[in-house]
Amino acid sequence: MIRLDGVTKQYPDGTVAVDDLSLTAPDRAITVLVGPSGCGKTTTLRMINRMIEPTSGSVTIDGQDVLAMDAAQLRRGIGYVIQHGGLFPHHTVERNVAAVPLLLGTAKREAISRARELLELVGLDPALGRRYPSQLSGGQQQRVGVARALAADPPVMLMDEPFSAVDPVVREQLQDEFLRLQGELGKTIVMVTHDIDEAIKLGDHVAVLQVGGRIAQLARPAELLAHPADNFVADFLGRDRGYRALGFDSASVPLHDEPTIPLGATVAEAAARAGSDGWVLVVDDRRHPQGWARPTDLPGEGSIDERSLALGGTLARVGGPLRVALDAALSSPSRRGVVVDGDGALAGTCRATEVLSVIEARERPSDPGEHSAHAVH
Ligand SMILES: Nc1ncnc2c1ncn2[C@@H]1O[C@H](COP(=O)(O)OP(=O)(O)OP(=O)(O)O)[C@@H](O)[C@H]1O
Repeated sequence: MIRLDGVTKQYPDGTVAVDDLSLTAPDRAITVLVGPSGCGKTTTLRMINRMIEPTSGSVTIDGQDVLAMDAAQLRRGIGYVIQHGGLFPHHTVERNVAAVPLLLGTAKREAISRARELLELVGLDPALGRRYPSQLSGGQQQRVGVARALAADPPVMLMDEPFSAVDPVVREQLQDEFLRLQGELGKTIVMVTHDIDEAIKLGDHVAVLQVGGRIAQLARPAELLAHPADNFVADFLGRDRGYRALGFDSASVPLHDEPTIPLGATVAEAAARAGSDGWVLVVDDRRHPQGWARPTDLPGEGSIDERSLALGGTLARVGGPLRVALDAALSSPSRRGVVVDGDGALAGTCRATEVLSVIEARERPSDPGEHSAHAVH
């Protein structure tokens, strides 16, 4: 557990970057510091590994006062990831990843072989290890940065805008893989970002800071969205708060049996199975949804192949977030949201109005919940 107690940082020019800040980052969880530019996020993070010394207050890790520890040793025991990966340009990628273990005296062969394993762990081809950082894409460099921070297997990781230097699609991939990795590794992480969506996606706990380095609110993401402490937090959270909160609200929704046809069926067979709106769901031989077809749009004598499919909607999972279920219905060409089980096979379809009924029933817990069709838990 990382604990900051009444921590203040005043820079020599008089700027108070962090003002009497107290914060606990629990073990094996991701605590995110988020806030507008200049609110003291980076300063706070760097006081944990003593790259910046607090003016007053205390910082402890597992009860040990970091100010009483040797700063270089402390830093080697804490993974640190920054924007762009912060790699040494004149060292190969694997040498970069092995940097801290080598410093700590690990034999070169062992350190390099571990570096290759780590590259794989963060989703990179170990063959990239022999390249130099400039020969990698931005997203690859950031993965290397994460691999390097993990190399000494530190229980604590500090991450400063680790995913911000890449485009939104790569960023999303990196975030998803990072969450998967954290699920396996369970590090104690403090992360800084200026992006509230990233904070909400990645944080177990989110501290919203305001300029001057004070905490406006510290809460779990769902709580933040549902009950922002004040106008500053509400403004910072931005639009669609109510809708985004549904992303954290998982529930079963009424499922309906959906007639399907296999890929390769004739258009005539598809027409016979289609609903009154003309749409029919196409599945493969494992009953994994492939998309929607409307036989009336297709030449009568043909068969259903991939080219016959309309762009499908998003998929929801049984018992998953209500936001995803609602989106599956709204984005489906037939307005019937496709819901799959844990293996990706069709479980049924859901309707937007029924998802909304579930939402309304949950918001009034005293009301008996309505259920039609078969609800799956
Ligand atoms: N070395 C320094 N000397 C004086 N003031 C500083 C110094 N470093 C940072 N500051 C000031 O301290 C405040 C907090 O800076 P910090 O970098 O911690 O903010 P931040 O929230 O990480 O910002 P950003 O999101 O823009 O990176 C800012 O007003 C900044 O100008």
